[in-house]
Amino acid sequence: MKLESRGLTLDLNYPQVMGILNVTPDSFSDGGRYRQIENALRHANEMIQAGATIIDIGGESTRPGADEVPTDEELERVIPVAEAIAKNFEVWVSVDTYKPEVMRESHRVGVHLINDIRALQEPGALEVAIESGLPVCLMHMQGMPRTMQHEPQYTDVVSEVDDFFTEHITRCVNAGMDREKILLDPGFGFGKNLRHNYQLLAHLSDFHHFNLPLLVGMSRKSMVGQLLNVPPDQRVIGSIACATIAAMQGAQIIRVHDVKETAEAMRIVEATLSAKE
Ligand SMILES: Cn1cnc2c(O)nc(N)nc21
Repeated sequence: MKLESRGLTLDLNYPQVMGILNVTPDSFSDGGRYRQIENALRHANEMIQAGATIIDIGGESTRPGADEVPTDEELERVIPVAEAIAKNFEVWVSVDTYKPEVMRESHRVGVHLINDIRALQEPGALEVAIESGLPVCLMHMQGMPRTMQHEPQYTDVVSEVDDFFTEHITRCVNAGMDREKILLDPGFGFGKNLRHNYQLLAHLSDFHHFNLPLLVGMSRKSMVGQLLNVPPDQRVIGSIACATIAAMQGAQIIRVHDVKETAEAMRIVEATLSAKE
């Protein structure tokens, strides 16, 4: 399986590591705007050297309880960094946004992939995504970041996420999107409790029937923290375990903070999966 965008090809027969680049104020708090871009470029370069083939840039925190960011503020945070990375590095640039205006500007400055936690449900987002021709990750979320972790409920989380994928693939294709531009993501931690998260991880390979790339993000999340009772910066080993379990089930893109460690673990997964054939 391969993914194409703007002349770049991603070989999805091997698990690809997506490095997280938050450009929210708390992530690069020291210094002004220029310093922020400089620091973001340095961090992006470190992740690329460590093995990331995609850099995911986010200007609005998606953590449970996070507040929304005004569009012009998100544009100011994200677009200069996305443009600089697309210009300076031979790497896939992804933008984590649900706002159509941010998607449009991202496309204008050379971004390769749209990562939408709201699965193109915001008014205007689907039309802009189709117009851009960019691949789009449709992620499942129950509720909204501000309230999604207040008692999430499912009858059967795996089949409900599966139904969500069917519904939104159909909606996007009917609106004119090429089906092969769609990626799917079960949205670990987005309106899921601990058990829901591990049911999704345990059944991840069930989603391959769509024959679309699976993108997963479990890095440093509470599904690791609640088991190990450690703060986010001590969840690397647990995150690597999650990434390995997902990649062993054929997840094609793993979204992480700790790129070097994950990329090394993916080498072990590749060696194991290729020995299966
Ligand atoms: C922005 N963001 C935070 N967590 C994520 C996840 O698990 N998947 C995707 N696609 N984006 C995420």
